Amino acid sequence: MIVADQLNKHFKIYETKRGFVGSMTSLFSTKHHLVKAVNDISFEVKEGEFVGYIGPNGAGKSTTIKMLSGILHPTSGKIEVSGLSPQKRRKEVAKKIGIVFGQRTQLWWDLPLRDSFDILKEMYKVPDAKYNQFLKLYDDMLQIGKFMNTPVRKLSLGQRMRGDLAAAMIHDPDVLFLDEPTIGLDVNAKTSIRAFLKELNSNEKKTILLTTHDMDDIEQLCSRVIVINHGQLVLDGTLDDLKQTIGLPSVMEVQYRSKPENIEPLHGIEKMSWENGKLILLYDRTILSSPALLQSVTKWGEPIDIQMKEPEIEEVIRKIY
Ligand SMILES: Nc1ncnc2c1ncn2[C@@H]1O[C@H](COP(=O)(O)OP(=O)(O)OP(=O)(O)O)[C@@H](O)[C@H]1O
Repeated sequence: MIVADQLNKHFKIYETKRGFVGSMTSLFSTKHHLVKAVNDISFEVKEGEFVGYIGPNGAGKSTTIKMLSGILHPTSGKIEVSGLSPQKRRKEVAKKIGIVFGQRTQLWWDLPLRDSFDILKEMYKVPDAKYNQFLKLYDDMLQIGKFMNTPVRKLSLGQRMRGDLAAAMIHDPDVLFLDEPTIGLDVNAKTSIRAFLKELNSNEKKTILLTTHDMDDIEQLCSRVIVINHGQLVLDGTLDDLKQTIGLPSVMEVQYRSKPENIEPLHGIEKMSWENGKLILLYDRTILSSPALLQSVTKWGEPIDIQMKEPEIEEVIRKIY
């Protein structure tokens, strides 16, 4: 559905000097350095996948999305969306994709939301019957009916984002590119947007590529994650793959009836500590399996509570960056 093959985007940054004279001479300067915003990235996203495209600030996420959607031309490499090149067949590709940039609205700021939808309907030549069906469906899914007649500039961020998401769906695209659709939203707004995206993916079978800094978005929505850093692909796999690759230890917390006297050190245990009367064990599952550790833990004393935890996704991501 989406193919990026050895994709590169390099920006030439011309050096500017300070002051008026400096900026005038800079106009004729050829001194520049190259920013490799996207550096030899390849991946494929299959129909119906929900992929998280993550990385730290400046990693190259937005640049990739802009190239995939035909807004930017790659320096080199090949892109296909639904079998078409967004660069060569931009208009056809535009009909197949929906885009949302969380940082900036694509709606007409001073017009009521309804008018933005009407303009998009005409742009995409959506038939009346289909459009009315769309309005009904998206009012059910996103409750946009309540503020359809409000100018976009007067909408709350959560309402505006719901409007933007609905607008991206007017022409019923197969693929959605979402760049930070939950940025700045409160918990309730995030929850309703996540529920909407989940429904789009599972019921409407939309293929979704999502960039976000919110790891809850990733955990709740994405079956696969692609991690990029400094323009390069660092990892492509499931969240579990990500956790394993990073090699953060698993955690076992044990509460004993009384503190054991003899705790034998085991190969694979990275750290042992006591917190609030609980024994906290950090261990490497590739060396010491959870059942083997459980066996030892019950030999050391009489546990009254045992909890096992996987590393928090935030920690995993922090470690990658
Ligand atoms: N038009 C441009 N001209 C020059 N450099 C650019 C341009 N657009 C992006 N860059 C640079 O390319 C790199 C990648 O930027 P990009 O916006 O793709 O990162 P990002 O991963 O989306 O970051 P963030 O999470 O902060 O949105 C950055 O170093 C940025 O400064």
